[in-house]
Amino acid sequence: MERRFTPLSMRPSPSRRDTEKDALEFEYLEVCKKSGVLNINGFRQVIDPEEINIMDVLGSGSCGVVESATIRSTTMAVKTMYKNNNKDTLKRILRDVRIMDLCDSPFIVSSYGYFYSSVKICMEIMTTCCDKLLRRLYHSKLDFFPEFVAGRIVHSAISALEYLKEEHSIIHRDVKPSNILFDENGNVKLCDFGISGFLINSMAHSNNAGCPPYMAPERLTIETNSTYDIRSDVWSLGITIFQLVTGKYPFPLNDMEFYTLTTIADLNLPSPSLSDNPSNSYTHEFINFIDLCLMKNVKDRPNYDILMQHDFFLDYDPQMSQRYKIRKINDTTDEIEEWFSNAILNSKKDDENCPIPNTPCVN
Ligand SMILES: Nc1ncnc2c1ncn2[C@@H]1O[C@H](COP(=O)(O)OP(=O)(O)OP(=O)(O)O)[C@@H](O)[C@H]1O
Repeated sequence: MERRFTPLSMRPSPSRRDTEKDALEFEYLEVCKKSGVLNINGFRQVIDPEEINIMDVLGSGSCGVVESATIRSTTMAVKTMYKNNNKDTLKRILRDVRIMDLCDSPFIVSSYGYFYSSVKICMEIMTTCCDKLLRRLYHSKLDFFPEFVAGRIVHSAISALEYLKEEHSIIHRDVKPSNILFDENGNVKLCDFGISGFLINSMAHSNNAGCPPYMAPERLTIETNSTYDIRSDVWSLGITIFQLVTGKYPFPLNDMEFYTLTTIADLNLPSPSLSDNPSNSYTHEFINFIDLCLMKNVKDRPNYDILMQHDFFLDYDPQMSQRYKIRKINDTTDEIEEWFSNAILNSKKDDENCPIPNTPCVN
């Protein structure tokens, strides 16, 4: 029997599931093309996974473990993800691999390449994350992150998030202390793109999981949790910085996560403010910057363009040489680098996995 031709516009439109499956297949094919080729010292080299010499565990998260390793004499951080047949796990792996490969920013942890079949991503090695350093400071009874270090973190994180949005239409969705890393020179970088999403008309259109205690009110509210924008990452950064400088998460935490999340989502309850902190010695600019990030109503919360014009951001922008607040110690070292190395030197590595009371345990 002759097959009748159906014009494209009259064909039943593909179901959402088909579209998602196609997108996943496309991502998979793109990823496979570059698997096993690492960019080391500017040369693309085909590497056998057997050449990875694992040294030490750097950390672990819900999806895998990160270890230091050498490959052809270069030291790297190698993240090995737990692979299973779950579609969401596959999605997370593909996202992390593809976005790291796409990005080229001094504020984002760079990638050497990856091995898709053994699910390993090879990254630039950093010293540790802000979450682990905070635990070390707490248990060693040292001061928490000072305002000038918060200034460096704010400048780097906003620069990274703005780059992701402007250059690649990507929203991170998982900004929290364990995803902000620093190196021995005091550089601060963002990592972990497993649940990042692509923006359509500047909006995110799915509610992929994130870390609920750091999620903005609009992401915790059913009516708004499937369309939100980059301002939800601004909220997460505000909570992160609040926690790093005060040593504790700003909402009450107990066994019932539900109560914490309800407190965050309720627009009638006030937002936390650094001005309420008893040991408040922060500048007016810093308090105001964090107050703006923690505006509960998303309509009142500024976007990156506005935050990048804020006095607090400009004070920590190295390009603003007249007002840049970070002092040089000598020709090669500044006070940020000095603070990070003293913090590591004077605290114990063993403490980095011991939780802090009233602070989310994220890994
Ligand atoms: N490039 C790196 N250099 C040094 N340490 C790293 C690097 N990447 C990650 N880490 C360490 O490994 C830890 C685990 O990272 P990972 O991205 O797997 O999980 P997470 O963000 O901590 O948790 P989750 O995946 O559950 O959100 C980080 O918290 C950090 O301490």
